[in-house]
Amino acid sequence: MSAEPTDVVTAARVRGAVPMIGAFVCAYPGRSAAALAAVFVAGLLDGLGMSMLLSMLTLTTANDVNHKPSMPEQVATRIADFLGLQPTAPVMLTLAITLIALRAGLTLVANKQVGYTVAHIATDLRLALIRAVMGARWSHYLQQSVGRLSNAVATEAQRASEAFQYSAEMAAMLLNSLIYIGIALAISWQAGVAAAIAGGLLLALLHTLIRSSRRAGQHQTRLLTSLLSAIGAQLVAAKPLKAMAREDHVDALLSDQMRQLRRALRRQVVSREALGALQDPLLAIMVGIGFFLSLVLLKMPLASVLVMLFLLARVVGYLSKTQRAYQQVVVRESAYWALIDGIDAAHAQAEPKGGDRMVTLSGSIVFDHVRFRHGDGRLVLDDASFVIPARELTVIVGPSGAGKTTMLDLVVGLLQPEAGSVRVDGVPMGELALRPWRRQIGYVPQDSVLVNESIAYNLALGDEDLGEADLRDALRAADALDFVDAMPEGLQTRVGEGGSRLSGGQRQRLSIARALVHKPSLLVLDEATSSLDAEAQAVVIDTVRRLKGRLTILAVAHQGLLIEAADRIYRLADAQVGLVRGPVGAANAATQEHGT
Ligand SMILES: Nc1ncnc2c1ncn2[C@@H]1O[C@H](COP(=O)(O)OP(=O)(O)OP(=O)(O)O)[C@@H](O)[C@H]1O
Repeated sequence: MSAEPTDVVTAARVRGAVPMIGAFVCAYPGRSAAALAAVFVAGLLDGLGMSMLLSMLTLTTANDVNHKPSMPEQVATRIADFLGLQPTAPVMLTLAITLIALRAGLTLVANKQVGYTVAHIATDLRLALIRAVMGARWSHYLQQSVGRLSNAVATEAQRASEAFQYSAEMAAMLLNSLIYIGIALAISWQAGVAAAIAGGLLLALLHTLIRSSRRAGQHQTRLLTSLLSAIGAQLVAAKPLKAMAREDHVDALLSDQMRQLRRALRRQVVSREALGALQDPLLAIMVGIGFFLSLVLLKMPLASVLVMLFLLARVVGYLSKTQRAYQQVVVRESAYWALIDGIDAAHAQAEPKGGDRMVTLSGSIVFDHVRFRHGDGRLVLDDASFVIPARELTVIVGPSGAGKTTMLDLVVGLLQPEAGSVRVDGVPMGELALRPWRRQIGYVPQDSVLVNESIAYNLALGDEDLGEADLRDALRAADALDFVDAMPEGLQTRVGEGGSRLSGGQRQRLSIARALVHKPSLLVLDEATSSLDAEAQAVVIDTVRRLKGRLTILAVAHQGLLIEAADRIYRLADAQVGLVRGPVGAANAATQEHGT
């Protein structure tokens, strides 16, 4: 019964509560149909049960022998006949109670289906967003705010799934009101029409409050997005803010948005309470008018008037509940569409699938007349051609901001050149099977990012094929085994938020171990040894030297032992790449493509 995560987001594109509900139903047709069927039958049972109670009223009060039994009375009598029972008041009462109890059971079944579906919707929306964002181009990911994404995953997905719950409630209440309109029509068409008109009037009179709720909901969604983006950004920079006593500025920045959010939430509460508060007196006025018209002006018998007014109150009561549920749907509708927008935007920026050609990096990586710039910024590479031979240590040097990290991102395939090509073993990046290529890469970023989990988790990143021996080998190679063994829980020690319980050098060494644990064919080091002391640097460089013949190493470095160990060094400056050390002509990729 579970839908694919994307089902719940692909079914509808026209905005509004109805298309949203349509998308939910299309994603979960089985559950929705089961819930609706249960609600419908429950409504019928309720109607029948109530009809029996009503028939008791006329059975016990109608002395007229010519009394013409109403349709519910006839149904009630037939059911009693079918069961071989006399249609007496106690029998009718027992039947009514049984039917109403059955109705409670069926309502439970419906609610269970709805509850499960709500949980599925929230999970599926979360998964769909995360998959879309993770599958998008790197440049798209960089534009996202962590706070905005966490808000979407936590709050928006939850609110969107609650919209389904209220939609189901709305459908149940609407079905019940339709059933009671049917019963009213069966008793007397005047009663049915009066109930329908009264209900319609109530819905129309209070519709303004629905519009106001929708606006407040949209405001809430917008404010939560910007507020949580801002909070996320500030929390990431908490240390310098606190160290320089600038936390008051965060407070000032956020409190204005908090105030606006409070206002939006207050407006929602006012609309919700106003709807509830106005529905009841309007219902009472309608019943009063009905009483006056039927009893005083039309001089109808009291029993019939009571039955009619009971039905009127039921129809209008159910329609009021329908409207209240709809109000809750529209309050949450904007959260669903905000999520859909996020998913759509990520899909529109989906990373090119790449080709299906596999490589082992036995020859070289070649930059062939590559031109690249970020967005419409300045050129980072202009007609750059050079070779990174397999199984050698190539080091890139150059001034800060020259584009060294950008060059690494082109090798990994996170960025694509606007002209020229990057080739691996002669295969252009666009034709490479991108994921298998990346799975051969061990990547150590400039800022080693660790997640607040155990050391073992940070090394293996969920790869269950890696055993403890693999982890220890990688730690040893990165000169990290001693300090990990000295920790109270060894590999199971938690590293704190962003690795905050470790020193900068320790974080870096774990990051190197993480890159090595998968036994990559290309090791990419972006200033990976810069925060290590000379001793630790020497151990890591030793490892790098030992690895040199076995795998390709591409490193960005400013100074130190890595440069000394390099087989060739390129300098990147002013969008041009020049050879500093290495065989003459190595920078000319067009004429020299190793091993291809
Ligand atoms: N996502 C991005 N969007 C726009 N511009 C970017 C982006 N990433 C980097 N840049 C710009 O591209 C240029 C090269 O950045 P890059 O990080 O590659 O330099 P770098 O040589 O690695 O610098 P450093 O040695 O300081 O780490 C810089 O001017 C930078 O501002």
